[in-house]
Amino acid sequence: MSENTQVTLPTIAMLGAGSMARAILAGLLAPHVSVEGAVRVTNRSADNAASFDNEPRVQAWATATNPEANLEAVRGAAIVLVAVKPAMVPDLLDEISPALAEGAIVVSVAAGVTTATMEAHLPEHVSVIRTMPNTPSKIGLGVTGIAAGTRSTPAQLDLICGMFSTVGEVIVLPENMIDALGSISGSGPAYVFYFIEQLTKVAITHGFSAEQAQKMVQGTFRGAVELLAQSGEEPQELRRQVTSPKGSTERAIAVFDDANIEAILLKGTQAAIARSEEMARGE
Ligand SMILES: NC(=O)C1=CN([C@@H]2O[C@H](COP(=O)(O)OP(=O)(O)OC[C@H]3O[C@@H](n4cnc5c(N)ncnc54)[C@H](OP(=O)(O)O)[C@@H]3O)[C@@H](O)[C@H]2O)C=CC1
Ligand SMILES: O=C(O)[C@@H]1CCC=N1
Repeated sequence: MSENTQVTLPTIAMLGAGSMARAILAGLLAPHVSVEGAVRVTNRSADNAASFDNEPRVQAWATATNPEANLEAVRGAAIVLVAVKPAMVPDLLDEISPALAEGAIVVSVAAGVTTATMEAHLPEHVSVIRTMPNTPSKIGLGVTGIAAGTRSTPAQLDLICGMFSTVGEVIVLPENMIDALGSISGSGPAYVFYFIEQLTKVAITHGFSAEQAQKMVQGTFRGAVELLAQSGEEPQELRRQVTSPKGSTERAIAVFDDANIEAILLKGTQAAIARSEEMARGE
């Protein structure tokens, strides 16, 4: 992504302005992005909708106070981002179908929900694109997997790639790889935070205060990732530079190798993929 490239996007409606949609919205409100009109967003609760009261670039509706909220938000929108929980997607698409503009693109971020399911719940004139973003989109460092539906054109795919490029990296994939991508980069920020939490607990067990533990663990993750980004070196080489022969790091890595961390990560990601497949079946 280039922060300096000005991007212009047509009218956008976001249905379900929760964690994921708000992360994308933060990117869309960046200075290098201009969206036609206010970005329209919907929530269920009035409190959530009210959180946008001081943001003139966003127009918010709540279904709790306006049962027509989703219909009003999508009317005339060129891009409709669907960001409610996966199980709610089919009903939401049925609800908005009558109000969708001719040629609108419905873009889903919902885990598991296939383009076939979405297309079956939308009129023929509406295209579908399936995505799997992640929450670092909020600071422009997201990774989004994108798969075309059967009715989307290359130009529509380009437009949606451009939209997600405003919040980070984009990877276009065949749809059968989206769940696997979700198990790596979609869920991945949670894995990273989980490792940070675990290492912080370990530091406290070694006798450090919570404040000291936080400083050393977060500083180390941040420093290591930034070193990786800035050095252009492979992670293996950067690890070698830390792991002195016959030194202390070598002993720690040997313990991790014995525990077969790779196999544990494979098992975890397979469990995430299996859950996405369950969600695709509406379970
Ligand atoms: N969180 C993540 O890291 C990622 C999430 N996703 C996908 O994003 C989607 C949303 O997840 P997430 O953001 O975590 O969930 P959240 O619960 O944070 O957000 C869901 C939002 O949907 C709103 N909502 C519920 N029903 C309706 C409705 N009928 N009309 C309008 N809005 C409605 C809720 O409003 P209210 O709170 O007022 O009830 C809430 O703001 C899921 O499909 C998930 O698979 C994909 C990639 C990563
Ligand atoms: O946990 C979930 O289902 C969603 C999809 C990837 C990240 N969050």
